[in-house]
Amino acid sequence: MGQIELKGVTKRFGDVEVIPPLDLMIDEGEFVVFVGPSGCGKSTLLRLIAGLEDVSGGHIEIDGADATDLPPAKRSLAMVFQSYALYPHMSVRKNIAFPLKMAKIDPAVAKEKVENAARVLNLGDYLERRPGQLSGGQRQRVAIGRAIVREPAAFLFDEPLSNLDAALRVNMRLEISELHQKLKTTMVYVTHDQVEAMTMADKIVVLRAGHIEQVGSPLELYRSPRNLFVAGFIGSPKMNFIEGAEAAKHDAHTIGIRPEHTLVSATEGRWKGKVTVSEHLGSDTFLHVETEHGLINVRGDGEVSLHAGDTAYLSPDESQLHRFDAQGMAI
Ligand SMILES: Nc1ncnc2c1ncn2[C@@H]1O[C@H](COP(=O)(O)OP(=O)(O)OP(=O)(O)O)[C@@H](O)[C@H]1O
Repeated sequence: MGQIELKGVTKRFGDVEVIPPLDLMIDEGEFVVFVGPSGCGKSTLLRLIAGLEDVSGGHIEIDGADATDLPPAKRSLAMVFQSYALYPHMSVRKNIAFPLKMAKIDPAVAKEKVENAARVLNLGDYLERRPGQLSGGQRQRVAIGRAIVREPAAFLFDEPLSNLDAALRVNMRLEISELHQKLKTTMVYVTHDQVEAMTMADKIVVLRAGHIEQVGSPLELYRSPRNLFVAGFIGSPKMNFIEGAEAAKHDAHTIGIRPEHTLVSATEGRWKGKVTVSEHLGSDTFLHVETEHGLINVRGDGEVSLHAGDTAYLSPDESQLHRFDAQGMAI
């Protein structure tokens, strides 16, 4: 249950093609994250899978059956939005039970399903409260609970954490990952936050302008980005890129080196530069260093004692260099 396949799916809004023909396989039980910059078509793709938008061409198969023309309610998928869309006048219990009531499920069975979902989501103590008496994270869990009771073939999440503050986002991220481990149901998750993508996904789909730039596990994308776009998008802080003579030495148009793969020293190293910004976080130190090859971001350990204005020497770890041709493709 929960295998979703897109075959040559396209989407046009009027004359504008926002999704050119796209093929994608989402395997049963996988946690797949769509990631990419604003406007790249992540939400549109999710809405096409949900049936909230009609495809302009191609087919969508769910568990091997053509679902292209099925209405959303017939796709056995449950969508969780960033706005929780809870009923304010209903208790948590009634909110979670709502889809079961609509489906005219036997009340005793419904009660058990609601209580099971509440247990999985640690909402047991809040069942009689109303949404207004809950925190943002708890409301988000109620919205997920309402999806769980339907026992869908897959969950579809559209930026579910973007309304939460930073600390809560980290918590909910862990909770959704845990939920996936407990339920083992397919999850398709849209975010523009590559940290969410890296930490939650079995498989990341990097999108740009409706195209798939690369599909792979988080570490595949981190270690072997196919092109400059993916290299610059995955990883935080971003990979540094250097063009010109320094890149030509490596038989490349552009070389890339991640901040964590650059050794920093106050006394010696390959590239000399001046620290323009230093951030000492205790565990890590982030430096911006202006060099003859442009601004290079470096991530060192907590012992790095350089500050803005200091001279720094940088030495890239040669084994971690990425090389790209003039078209931006990895060599
Ligand atoms: N109903 C619509 N009519 C016309 N154009 C639309 C419609 N919905 C989306 N678009 C366009 O389709 C493109 C993809 O939008 P989409 O919302 O899927 O992007 P996204 O990657 O989810 O972006 P964000 O991260 O900003 O939410 C955008 O250029 C957007 O303007």
